[in-house]
Amino acid sequence: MAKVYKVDETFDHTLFIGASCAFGVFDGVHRGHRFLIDQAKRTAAESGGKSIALTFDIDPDERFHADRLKKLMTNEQRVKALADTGVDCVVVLPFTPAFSAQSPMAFMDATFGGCAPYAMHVGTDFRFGAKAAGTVSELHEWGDSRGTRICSHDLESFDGRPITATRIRLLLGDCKVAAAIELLGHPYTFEGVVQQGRGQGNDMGFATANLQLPAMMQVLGEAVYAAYVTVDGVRYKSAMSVGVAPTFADATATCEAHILDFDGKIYGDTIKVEPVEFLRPMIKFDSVDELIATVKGNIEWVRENL
Ligand SMILES: Cc1cc2nc3c(=O)[nH]c(=O)nc-3n(C[C@H](O)[C@H](O)[C@H](O)COP(=O)(O)O)c2cc1C
Ligand SMILES: Nc1ncnc2c1ncn2[C@@H]1O[C@H](COP(=O)(O)OP(=O)(O)OP(=O)(O)O)[C@@H](O)[C@H]1O
Repeated sequence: MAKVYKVDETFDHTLFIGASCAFGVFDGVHRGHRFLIDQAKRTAAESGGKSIALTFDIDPDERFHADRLKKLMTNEQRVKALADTGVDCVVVLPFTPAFSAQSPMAFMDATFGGCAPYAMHVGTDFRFGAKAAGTVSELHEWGDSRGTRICSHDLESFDGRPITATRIRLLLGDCKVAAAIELLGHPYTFEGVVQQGRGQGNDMGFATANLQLPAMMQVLGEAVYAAYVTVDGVRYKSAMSVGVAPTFADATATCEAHILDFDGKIYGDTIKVEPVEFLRPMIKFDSVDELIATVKGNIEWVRENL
């Protein structure tokens, strides 16, 4: 695993000298991001320098549009996923208002603290500096003046369209979880703390772990899914609903997972959810019996097919 550096007053910018960096937010660490990181690894191997994934501590959109931002990963998950890509280092810049308000050229100088890297890899849509005004052509000007080789890459595509975090979020919002996983190139997962539910699931014959996800992490569209749930390092099959149960006026959980062949007490525990397949839309049932029969059918499908 890569070494992770947070850029604070103790950070030594000479780490960048001779290095090849891939620069961006990298929410999802999807196939396009991995391609860019592989390019940084390639030029690092050629030059004998380090490969670095250079990113921010928070998603910049979290500062500017927090109310409407949806995220594929928490910031912690994102940094960890970057560290697992095989780069030598992950460098995490603090995205403060003062830092982000700098002109594009000053922003780049501040990023590298006078220690411009050997190479920098970005996608052709890369923007930087105040109001995201800096473009790739300005980045080339900056690189020419500081001795950094700027490599701007066409975006990796799938089905004729670029793979972007935005595209993957839209697929998930549309319940197209299998298509989203294909573009991510790895499982889609989120974590939540198990809350006390209304306590009715048990009586209905299917206990559920209830999660209350923060709005930013509610990316997946309302529906019923086949999923895996990991509790204490053990991965179980699960049938889960996303969205507040419309059949019950007093329901509040935003995600409920029935974990197959599990009966532990896990209130307060953090569990990892990995949706894999869309099963059906959420239904406002006219009767509880209908709900029970349908959910039990979903659970059996998961048992047989996952
Ligand atoms: C696989 C699965 C599918 C579900 N589908 C629906 C649904 O279509 N409509 C609905 O109102 N609730 C649905 N639910 C939520 C249940 O109504 C809820 O789990 C049950 O009422 C127990 O709630 P409690 O844990 O708060 O007691 C589903 C739950 C699971 C696990
Ligand atoms: N499909 C891709 N192929 C190659 N590089 C990419 C691809 N998508 C993004 N990049 C580059 O990866 C870096 C990180 O990009 P960024 O975090 O903005 O990703 P994104 O997937 O485009 O996200 P969003 O959809 O939220 O804008 C940037 O340099 C960007 O240009």
